[in-house]
Amino acid sequence: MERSLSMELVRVTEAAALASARWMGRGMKNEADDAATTAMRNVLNTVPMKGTVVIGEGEMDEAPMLYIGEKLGTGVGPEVDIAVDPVEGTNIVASGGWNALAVLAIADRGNLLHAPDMYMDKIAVGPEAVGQIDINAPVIDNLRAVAKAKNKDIEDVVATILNRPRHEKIIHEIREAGARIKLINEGDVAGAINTAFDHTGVDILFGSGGAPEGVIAAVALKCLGGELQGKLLPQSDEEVERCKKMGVDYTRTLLMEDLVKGDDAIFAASGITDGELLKGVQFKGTYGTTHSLVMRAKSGTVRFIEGQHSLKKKPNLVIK
Ligand SMILES: O=P(O)(O)OC[C@H]1O[C@](O)(COP(=O)(O)O)[C@@H](O)[C@@H]1O
Repeated sequence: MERSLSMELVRVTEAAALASARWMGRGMKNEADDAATTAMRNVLNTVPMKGTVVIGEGEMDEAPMLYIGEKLGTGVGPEVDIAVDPVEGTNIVASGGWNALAVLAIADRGNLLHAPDMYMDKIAVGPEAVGQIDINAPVIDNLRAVAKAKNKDIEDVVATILNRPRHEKIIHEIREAGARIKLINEGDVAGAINTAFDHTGVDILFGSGGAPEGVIAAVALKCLGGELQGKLLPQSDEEVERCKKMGVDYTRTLLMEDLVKGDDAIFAASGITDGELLKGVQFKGTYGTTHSLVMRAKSGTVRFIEGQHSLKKKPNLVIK
């Protein structure tokens, strides 16, 4: 994949962030999601690539846009798998909360896990603790391993986890171990990525969230030299059947190479609302400012990009 694709992908997440940020705090998560999805799809179709959505807004019969299997791009360029989440944290946008992102990942065709839309148990760390975690080990062992790898006391380790009743036991175990916790209400993609940046104050992500989000976060962590391990958690016979149909073994531990093969992958995200890593969209007069992160696994380059967008010259960026 050409390195110039990175900048093309930032245009895509910027457009999605600008579109959905208009809905911030308005209590309408579907409208925020629709605006971002439309913007993302429009701009993706201008990117020089032959893309196929493998993680998107749903199956063809349930999502009009960015559905699984949809072909995107100009049709000229590399053949790639595309994973999209136009609004990662729809409730966050609706409530004007913390850490909503527009995210996108691409990899060579066939290299992203076609994750079924169900829960996935996850554990994630940044580069310093790579190779030290094990999703099948007790929580305390993982906390000790991260503390050792980062040369910290366990009391200094901060775990992040979605604040859900299903996580009561893990939360109790983390507290018992003496580590501290940053509970998040939504958005475990940001939670996973934050483990790779010291200034976010987060060392490890635990707990279950969406499997598609797990694959997207794995691409980000591959670019950052971090690690995510996952285990699918089907909740019903129907979900077990779905795994079988898709040829995914839900009993297996999914390692980085299972989630995203090779290193020809690119991840891009733009902040919709403010977060530890990226600021959200700011509107002033005829300008919109975006803050984005784009990374390429092959080169390991991580770029933070601030964009000033003239909404007068590009009125299609203002989807109200
Ligand atoms: O809210 P649940 O059911 O615990 O699901 C957790 C998943 O939902 C999210 O918090 C937000 O997902 P949406 O953007 O689809 O609302 C994800 O980051 C996370 O993986």
